[in-house]
Amino acid sequence: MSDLVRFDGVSKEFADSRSKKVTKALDRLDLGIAESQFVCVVGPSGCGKSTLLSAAAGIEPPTTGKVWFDGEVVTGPHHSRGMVFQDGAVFPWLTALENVCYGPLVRGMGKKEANAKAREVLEAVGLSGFENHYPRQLSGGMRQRVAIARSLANEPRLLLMDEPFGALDAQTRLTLQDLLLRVRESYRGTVLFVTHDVDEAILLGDRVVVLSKRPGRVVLDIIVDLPRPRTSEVEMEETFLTIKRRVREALRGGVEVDA
Ligand SMILES: Nc1ncnc2c1ncn2[C@@H]1O[C@H](COP(=O)(O)OP(=O)(O)OP(=O)(O)O)[C@@H](O)[C@H]1O
Repeated sequence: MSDLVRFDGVSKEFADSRSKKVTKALDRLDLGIAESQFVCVVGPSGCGKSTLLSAAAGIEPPTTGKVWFDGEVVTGPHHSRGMVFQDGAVFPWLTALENVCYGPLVRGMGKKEANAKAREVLEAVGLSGFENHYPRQLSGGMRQRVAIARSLANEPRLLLMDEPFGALDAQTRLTLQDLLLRVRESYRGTVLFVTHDVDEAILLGDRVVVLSKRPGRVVLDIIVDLPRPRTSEVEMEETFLTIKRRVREALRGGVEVDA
């Protein structure tokens, strides 16, 4: 089966116009992701994980190499490739429902249909009853649910998630991991999920990709052979622990990691 997403020799350099310093974030990175796969990316701080997502989103074009999506080179953003950031980026002046309706309306869906879609997605993320709340009236975890719902409402073929639970307290994080596992049972799109948390990567992913320290290259690519539906109880299983050991070993090449 051909990959839905393919990073083909992707390098990315950022040049500082004042100091003339060049930072190489990614170095000839190759990675293929099959349709419907949930791939988690871990790696040392600053190794280029966000840059990888931005390249797939079409926000930051590679300096050399190409990102392919569904057989075409990515040249810019598109609603079929949705992004969820760490800080629950939602429009503060719109209610939860309006935030989630926004994408479908922009794409030309009728108001009634968009409303129904938004209500369905908000229910899936556990926010029924909060449709008319503004982001400031919601907790951090609830705002992040709105951000996830907003992306899901666009029915993206590829969902790019950049440490979506990184800013949440430990308990909320566990709740949202569980929520994402449940959402996963109905949303069968492809997911590229960046995290610092090795347990989270193995719990959620079909595959865990470990990047080296900057410039990021793939140092381990491992299948998570644990049946779904999953709950956090899989963290006790031998397969989980074996993968965790291997991921940690791979990470030891780079130091700054919260594993
Ligand atoms: N727009 C930019 N301009 C200049 N340098 C950048 C830019 N974006 C990223 N970088 C640099 O590229 C490197 C990789 O950054 P990136 O954010 O992709 O890493 P990361 O692995 O996501 O980091 P973290 O785990 O800390 O979030 C870093 O050194 C960063 O400072």
